[in-house]
Amino acid sequence: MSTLADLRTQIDALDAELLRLVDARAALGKAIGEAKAKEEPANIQVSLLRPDREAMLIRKLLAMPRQAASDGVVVRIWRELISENLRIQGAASNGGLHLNLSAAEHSKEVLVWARERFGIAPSFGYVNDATAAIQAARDVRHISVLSLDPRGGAWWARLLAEPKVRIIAALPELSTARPHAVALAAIAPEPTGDDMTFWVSDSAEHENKIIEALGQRGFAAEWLCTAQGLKLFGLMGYVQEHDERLATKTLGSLSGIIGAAPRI
Ligand SMILES: C=C(O[C@@H]1C=C(C(=O)O)C=C[C@H]1O)C(=O)O
Repeated sequence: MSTLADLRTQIDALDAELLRLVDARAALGKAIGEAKAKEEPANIQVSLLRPDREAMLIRKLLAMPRQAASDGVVVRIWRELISENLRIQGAASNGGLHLNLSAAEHSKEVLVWARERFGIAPSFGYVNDATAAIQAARDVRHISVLSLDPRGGAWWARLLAEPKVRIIAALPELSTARPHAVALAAIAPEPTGDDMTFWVSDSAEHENKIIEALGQRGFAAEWLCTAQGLKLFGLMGYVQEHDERLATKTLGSLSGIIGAAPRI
């Protein structure tokens, strides 16, 4: 068996190797930033974030064999590495990412969830309310993170009239329970093979009745929030914004998709 001193020598050697790899990854992030600036020069208004790619790369890592590292540490470390690459890319082009949280927040955990998902690199600040958070998210450098606590009202229904701002992440990320908060950004979500689509309805029917009606149209739905006479559901999988199966008055006269989040 190795002595304590031997084991510590092995850790020191691994740390040096890890640093070399972390640095190599950051250098690639920088090169990708430069390639983005070159290949998408006309699209300066495009977010650097690719939530779909991030989810797929993390999923791939989680599927790899490990001796002792937990899923949690894999996700936290890679979220920080991605956050650092986005910081490097942002510094080179349109400025770093900024997180907006609502000062009217009912849930104190939102900042923790936002940091777990987007890392320590982005700056953050509080805006007055959800309306200001949605407005801020129109800027491609901004991400807004808002609670789904019903005491915060049906702010999410406003996204029906704000097609550029979409839910792009469900938080906390590593929970199997239903999402308690979401992140908004000026990004059109892409399918990743395992997603939750967010759908709003003003139907006065009971939540279970709506889930049943959605089921008849081929959707597996989960109720997420009811506030101010409006309801928010999660539809399993990636659903297109103009899916014909949802275009029926029986599912509410005002309804629609407001984003999609990959699950990891
Ligand atoms: C590196 C890229 O930019 C961002 C950073 C990523 C990373 O560090 O792995 C992945 C996706 C993007 O959010 C990319 O677009 O590939």
